[in-house]
Formats: sequence, structure tokens, C-alpha cells
Amino acid sequence: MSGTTVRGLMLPKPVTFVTGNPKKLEEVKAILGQSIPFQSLKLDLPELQGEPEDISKEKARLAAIQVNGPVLVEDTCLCFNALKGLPGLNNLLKAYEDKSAYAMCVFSLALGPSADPITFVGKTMGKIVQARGPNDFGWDPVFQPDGYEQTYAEMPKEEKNKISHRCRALALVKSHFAEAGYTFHPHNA
Ligand SMILES: O=c1[nH]c(=O)c2ncn([C@@H]3O[C@H](COP(=O)(O)OP(=O)(O)OP(=O)(O)O)[C@@H](O)[C@H]3O)c2[nH]1
Ligand SMILES: [Mg+2]
Repeated sequence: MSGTTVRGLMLPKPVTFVTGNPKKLEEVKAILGQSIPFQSLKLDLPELQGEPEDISKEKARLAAIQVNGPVLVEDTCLCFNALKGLPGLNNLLKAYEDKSAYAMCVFSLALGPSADPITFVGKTMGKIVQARGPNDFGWDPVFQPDGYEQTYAEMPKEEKNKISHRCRALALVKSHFAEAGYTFHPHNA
């Protein structure tokens, strides 16, 4: 994490969570509840290259300029230990004995167009298995978290949302909001 926290800072409007992925949005809504006032928006942002945290920060910076207010962005990847943490295709993993993997979620918060984004990372360790469970969200059917007999896809949503990469990253986002004590401009809340 980086950046300077200004305690009690008043944000001009609710946080805009920028995503084009409805499944992500559904989970973020369920996990955040009423803890952070936010709205969502799909923006066309360039697909950036580089290290996950740098990509995320740059995405937040670009989004905050477009929104002209506080934004939260998120990127997720499934990283394979056999490929030294590289995100990859499941078929590629067939050639390796080591099926261990981790789901990683990186959120960046930019408080405004000229603010330095703050990054929050959540990881859940697990392994890649033959697909089991409903097929409506990315790689959920092939990821089985450590300590569980079910894949993400087989778990009830509430269960996934208690242990997921996304909930771990969002727990850090929530603590940041609680510590910073941001307030929201009453006219735009
Ligand atoms: O099984 C899954 N469980 C998850 O919990 C999860 N979170 C994301 N994904 C998938 O990973 C890819 C890259 O994600 P991504 O971060 O680039 O997202 P995106 O481009 O769809 O949306 P966004 O960048 O507009 O927010 C996309 O195919 C997402 O569907 C998940 N799959
Ligand atoms: Mg994306």
C-alpha cells in the first residue's frame, strides 16, 4: 500500500466502482453491503501491460480522470505456481505435476484525478481441478480453494464471498475507509 491518508477527507461524491463485469459487481455489492457508498460504471479503458499492481494503479488513475471523482477499480487473475505465478490457460497446466494456484484480486482506489492511487491485494490459495459446478463465472469451476472439497463454482455464493480473493482484498479496502474516516459530500451522496 502507498499514498498518504488524509483523515476525515470529504469526498465530492460516492466512489465509482469501474467495471464491465456484472459477476464481479454482484460479488462486490454482496461483500461491501452498506459499508462504502458506491455506484458502478462501465468505462472503456485501455488494456494495460505490466505488473498487476502497476496496471491497477494506472487503471485507477485513468478512470479517476474520466469520472472526475473517487474511483475503485479491480483486476483479477488466476496464477499458476507451476508457471511461477503467471496467469495462464488451464490446458497449459496439464503438462505440470504441480496444480497449485492462487486467485489474486487487486483493487486500486484513486480519490480523485490527481491523487496517487492506493492498492489493496487479496489472495486465496488453492489448486486447479477438473471443472465442477455452474459455468457462469470465468474459472470458478476449476479453482478449488485449499481446505475445501468444493470448487468456487460449487460453493454457495455466501461461502465463496467469505474466503475469496475478492473478499480478502475488499476487507483491506474496508479497513482503509474505516481508518481514513472519509465523509461524503451531502449534496451528491
Ligand atoms: O471464475 C472466476 N472467478 C472470479 O472471482 C473472477 N474474477 C474475475 N474473473 C475472470 O477473470 C478474467 C479477467 O478479469 P479482469 O479482472 O480483467 O475482469 P474484466 O475485464 O472482466 O472486468 P473489468 O476489468 O471491467 O473489471 C475475466 O474473464 C473475469 O471474468 C473471475 N473468474
Ligand atoms: Mg479487465
